[in-house]
Amino acid sequence: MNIEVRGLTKTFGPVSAVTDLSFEVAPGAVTGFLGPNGAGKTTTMRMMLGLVAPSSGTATFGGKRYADLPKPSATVGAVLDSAGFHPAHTARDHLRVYARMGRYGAARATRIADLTGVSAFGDRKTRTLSTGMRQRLNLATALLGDPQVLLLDEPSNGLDPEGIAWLRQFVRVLAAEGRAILVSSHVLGEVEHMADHVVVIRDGRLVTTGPIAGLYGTATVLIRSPQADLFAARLMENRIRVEHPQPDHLRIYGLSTAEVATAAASHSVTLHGITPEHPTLEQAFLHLTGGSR
Ligand SMILES: Nc1ncnc2c1ncn2[C@@H]1O[C@H](COP(=O)(O)OP(=O)(O)OP(=O)(O)O)[C@@H](O)[C@H]1O
Repeated sequence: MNIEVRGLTKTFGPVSAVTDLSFEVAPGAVTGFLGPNGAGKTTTMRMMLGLVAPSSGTATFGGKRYADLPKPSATVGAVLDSAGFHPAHTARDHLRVYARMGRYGAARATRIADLTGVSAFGDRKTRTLSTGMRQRLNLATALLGDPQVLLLDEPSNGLDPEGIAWLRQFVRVLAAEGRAILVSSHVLGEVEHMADHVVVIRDGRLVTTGPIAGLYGTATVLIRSPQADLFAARLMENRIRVEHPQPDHLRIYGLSTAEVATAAASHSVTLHGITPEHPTLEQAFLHLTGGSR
């Protein structure tokens, strides 16, 4: 089931939380929803779920708004900031209550508890659960109806490294089964090994969207040479872009290391060093989002 967000906008008094935001989330893949704190991720997800009324724009699931879906919780599962738990209930009670409300049956609750690791703390009262356990219980609750769409707001929050590795693998499997999954984070590293696509926002506006590999900046080659000026002149004659970061260094765009070495030889330029440069995904992300975290 395809998710379509079209022109979503939300203002809270003088605050523009989200402005004319459009993107799509495809089924069978994980889409990372990235942006620094306050960028508008939570507000967008709340609008998608009809929890906040948009100032304008729409969000649809297979062409229908959340409120118009025949059985919303069986179509869209969501984990937003910690939902309320009844403090006297155990984790297992909580799942059973929600299973009963959705008419999914007790067997389904047990199966989901096993799948999500909730069984390991099923007998503990919800008030005694750690943040990571609450995250798992929220995820389990969202999965009761076997939804085709999952919206997860910062699901790694409070998970230990083992929990994060588990979540990554679990979410990938859920996507591989054909679900459309949107996972928000303000830290790229959290979704880097989970997401196939990304939607990056800043100040409530779209910065970029596409395959995660497309976030990587252009690879360049850095050379050191006593004839850097001469080499730069020759390369520029051939319309190759160069930068002079230091007097005897050149950064060359659009050529592989082998092509740079061949060009140097053909112009009789002596090289003292040649280094391929690949910007990291994190650098590209920080650049896109204005360096804030
Ligand atoms: N109910 C509200 N009333 C007023 N302003 C709000 C409200 N909800 C959100 N905002 C503002 O809207 C902007 C976007 O907030 P939002 O929580 O959507 O960002 P976010 O990307 O989810 O951030 P974080 O990563 O910190 O959760 C912020 O400036 C926030 O202060």
